[in-house]
Amino acid sequence: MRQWRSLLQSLICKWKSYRHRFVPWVALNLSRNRRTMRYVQDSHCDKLVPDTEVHTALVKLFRAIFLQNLPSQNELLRMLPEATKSIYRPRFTHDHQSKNRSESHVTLEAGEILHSTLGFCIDRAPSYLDSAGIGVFVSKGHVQKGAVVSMYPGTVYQQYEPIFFQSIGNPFVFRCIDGIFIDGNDKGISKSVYRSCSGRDQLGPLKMCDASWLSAFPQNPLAVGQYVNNCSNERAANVCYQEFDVPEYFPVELRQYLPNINYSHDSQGPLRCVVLIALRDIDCGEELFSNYFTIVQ
Ligand SMILES: C[S@@+](CC[C@H](N)C(=O)[O-])C[C@H]1O[C@@H](n2cnc3c(N)ncnc32)[C@H](O)[C@@H]1O
Repeated sequence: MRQWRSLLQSLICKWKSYRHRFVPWVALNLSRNRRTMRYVQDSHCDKLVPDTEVHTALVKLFRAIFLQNLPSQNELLRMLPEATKSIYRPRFTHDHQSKNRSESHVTLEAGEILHSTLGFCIDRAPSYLDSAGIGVFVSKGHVQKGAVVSMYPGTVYQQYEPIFFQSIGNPFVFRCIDGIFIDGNDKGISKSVYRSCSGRDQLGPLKMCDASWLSAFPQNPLAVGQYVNNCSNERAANVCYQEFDVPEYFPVELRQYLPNINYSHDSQGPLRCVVLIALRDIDCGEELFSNYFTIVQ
């Protein structure tokens, strides 16, 4: 009896140490993929790049998207403090003058903005792996080691919040190191939940998240990380997941590009996002592969 109890305890302990779990994928493939597991000593040692670098990269990209959308941001701009307005004013004035002179306004695609700010584009396409469905590829430019390559979009559930029905047969439920879940499924009940939470938290023109990742054309081009496939013995991981808690000082006008929203309106603490970081330089044409199995020792 005692033996059974200790066996059960060690199994529970092992299961809890898996950091990222895509249920039921992990359960079915654990034994086949032992060589591709990622081991980390401690949950605090798991950040490849500091949060400040993630913050800088996101703000750089989101500001470029915001500037591109300036003509539709008038109402929001009016609500912002003078100091924030002044960041965008030169461009705003220029756009207005151009409009008055009836110059054509060249709108860049989200992918082009990503290329011009971070130096690469990513896109979804059929995976190189047989029967792995869709994957994510570098479609233009070059990714440098340590760069933020993608974001994992979806509804954020605290450990104690109900995700049972949303998770049935759902391969997009991502588990963070502290037990927070992110449901990145862009279909069915998961899609409805995200849309409803996103509408709930909007304050007039001030959107707290982006819901366009639910469509084929996300306005934040990084928000396709839920389609990154697991590495295999033949194809090593070239990206890894990293949690990023959005700080209070994150520019309020740029929150509209964050692809995550809390399930519960009164969740305490910062919003959890997950970014994918390049483990090495990645060239155009390469598919991104992450590691679904991380063991915290
Ligand atoms: C988070 S989704 C990734 C997106 C998925 N490829 C799609 O098209 O929807 C996880 C699912 O992708 C598939 N997958 C991921 N990595 C794979 C691999 N190395 N080999 C086969 N299938 C894989 C499995 O079906 C898994 O449940």
